[in-house]
Amino acid sequence: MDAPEDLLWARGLHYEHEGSPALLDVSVGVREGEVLAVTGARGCGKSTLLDCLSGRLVPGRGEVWFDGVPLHTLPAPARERLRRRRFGWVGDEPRLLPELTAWENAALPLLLAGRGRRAARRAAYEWLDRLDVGGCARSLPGALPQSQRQRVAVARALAHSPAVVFADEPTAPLHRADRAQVLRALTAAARTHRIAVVLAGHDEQTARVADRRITLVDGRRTDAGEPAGEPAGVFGGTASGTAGPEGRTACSLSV
Ligand SMILES: Nc1ncnc2c1ncn2[C@@H]1O[C@H](COP(=O)(O)OP(=O)(O)OP(=O)(O)O)[C@@H](O)[C@H]1O
Repeated sequence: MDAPEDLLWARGLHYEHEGSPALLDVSVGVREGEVLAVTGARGCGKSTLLDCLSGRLVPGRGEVWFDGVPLHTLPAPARERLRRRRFGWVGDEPRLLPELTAWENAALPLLLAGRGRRAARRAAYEWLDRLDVGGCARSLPGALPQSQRQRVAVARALAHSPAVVFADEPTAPLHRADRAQVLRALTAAARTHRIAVVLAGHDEQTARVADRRITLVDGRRTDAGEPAGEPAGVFGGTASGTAGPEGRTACSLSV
């Protein structure tokens, strides 16, 4: 099921929230630098899948491997360390620390990893610039509109050059006009730096910026590993049972 070149892969994931199943036998893999869209209707299990893949949750059954390391059996402290160093996270709200400026928020993962303040500041400023919020670097989050706070959160997810960024509906707090720009900035930055992105969303815009998509319905994969942009499952294609991560076709947009 997993391809040998996958940086992160999971096999046979099952997860229950308080006895109610959220993931049922889900297998998936993502390569270095690949943008994978996880699509499906509200409540289909997208967040639970990202949580399991990123080591935030441990699956009830199944395996998650990152760069040869079994996340599903790793003791919690080691898992946390690995997550901090190698993963970035963008949620559907910016969740910045209010007492830190935008650049300090973006630099936080680097500072926590022991990087010197000057180097951390330089990296944070570079990412804020790429996300068009360089001018807000010295502002406190409370002084910024939601759309700019979310860009700062994206910069924070990327500034420490993680191997994988998990983005769970990252455009949810943005206006329509801002959504495409933030998605493109996130995916372009990731492609340039060979950062894999696992991007959850329930709209077609999410799938369009990805190299590949998978679709969940009621916790199960219903796609056959379509290239991004090809409708499947809840988006009008045929539901054809559980599928593996095969069927990849690179179709990167020039962003
Ligand atoms: N903490 C929780 N406790 C109980 N049930 C939960 C919890 N989190 C999620 N669920 C349930 O698990 C299922 C999958 O939820 P999940 O959030 O993973 O889906 P989703 O596709 O990300 O939804 P959305 O698009 O609304 O974020 C849903 O039925 C949801 O109600």
